[in-house]
Amino acid sequence: MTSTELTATDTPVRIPGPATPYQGDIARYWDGEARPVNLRLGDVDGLYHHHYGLGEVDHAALGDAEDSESEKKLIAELHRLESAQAEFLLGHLGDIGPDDTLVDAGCGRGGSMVMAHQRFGCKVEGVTLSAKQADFANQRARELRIQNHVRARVCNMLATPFETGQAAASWNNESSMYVDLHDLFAEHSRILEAGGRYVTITGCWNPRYGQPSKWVSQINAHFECNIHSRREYLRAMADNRLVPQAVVDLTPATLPYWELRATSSLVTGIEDAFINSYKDGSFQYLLIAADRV
Ligand SMILES: C[S@@+](CC[C@H](N)C(=O)[O-])C[C@H]1O[C@@H](n2cnc3c(N)ncnc32)[C@H](O)[C@@H]1O
Ligand SMILES: CC(C)=CCC/C(C)=C/COP(=O)(O)OP(=O)(O)O
Ligand SMILES: [Mg+2]
Repeated sequence: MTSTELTATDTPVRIPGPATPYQGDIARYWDGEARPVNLRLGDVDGLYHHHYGLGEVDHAALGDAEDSESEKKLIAELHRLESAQAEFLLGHLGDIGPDDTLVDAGCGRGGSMVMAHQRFGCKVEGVTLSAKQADFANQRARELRIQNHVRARVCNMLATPFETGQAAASWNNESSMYVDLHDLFAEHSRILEAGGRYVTITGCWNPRYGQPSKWVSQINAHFECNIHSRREYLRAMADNRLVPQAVVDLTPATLPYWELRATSSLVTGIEDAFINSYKDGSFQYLLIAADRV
C-alpha cells in the first residue's frame, strides 16, 4: 500500500444522521431511486451517472427504425454523452497527480469518481446522503479493485470529515441544488488547498429571465431540489475565496442530449421542462471552475 491509499482507519465509526428533515427526505429519495434511465445507461460499461449529457449526437451510431438493436444503440449513445459531461468536468480540475486527493460532493453512484481515478490515478473521496448510493459506489470500486483509491461515505457535504486544505480539487456535479450555496462554498473553501480548484456543473435559473420560470419550478418539484440563480453562484463563490477561472454556458451543448432522450422509451416525463426552459432562456446549464485563493 502506498501512503496515498485509503485505509480502514479513515472510516468513521459513527455516521451522524441527516442534519435537517429536508436532508432526511433527500436521503430517502436517492435510497429509493431506481429509474431505468439511470440503471440501464450505467449497465453499458459499469459507470453509473446521475447527471445529464453533453455534445453532439452521433447519428451514425444510432440504428434506424427497422434496426432490432436501435433501443440498445440509443441507450449507449445517451450514456456516451453523460460520460462526456463528466470528462468535461474532470478536464477543468487542473493538474492532478497520483498523490492528490479529490472530493466529489454529492457523488451519487460514483461514476465520476471512477473516471477521475482512471484519469489521474489519485485518491477520490465522495459523499452522498444516501446509504444505498454509497454502498453501490463502494461495491463498484471493489469490483474494479480500486477500493483503496475510491470511496463513498454517507455524509453531509456541508460538514465533511476532510481535513482543512486536504483536497487538491473538489466538485459538485449536479448536486449543488440541494444545499445553501454559502454553506456549500464555505466547506469547499475549507477543504481545498490554497490554489486548489473547485468545479461545478449545474442547472441554474437565469437572472436575465427575471425569476424562476414555471419549467424551473417543475424541475424543482420533480427532484425535490431548489435550483439557484447564476447570480447566487457567483456571489456565494466570491464570498468564500473561490474566484471563477472559467464560466461556460453549456446550454447549447446539452440540448441534443435532451432531444435524443425525449425520443427514447426511457423518458421520465421531465424532458419537456428541460427542453422548454433551455429554449426560452429561463434556465442554463453551466460549468464554473474557480480557484481557491
Ligand atoms: C443528481 S445526484 C448527482 C450525483 C453525482 N454527482 C453524479 O454526477 O452522478 C445528487 C446527489 O447529491 C447528493 N446530495 C444532495 N444533498 C447532499 C448533501 N447535503 N450532502 C451530501 N450529498 C448530497 C445526493 O445524495 C445525490 O447523490
Ligand atoms: C440540472 C439539474 C437541475 C439537475 C437536478 C439534479 C438531478 C436530479 C440530476 C440528475 O439526476 P438523475 O440522473 O437521477 O435524473 P434522471 O433520472 O432524470 O436521469
Ligand atoms: Mg440520469
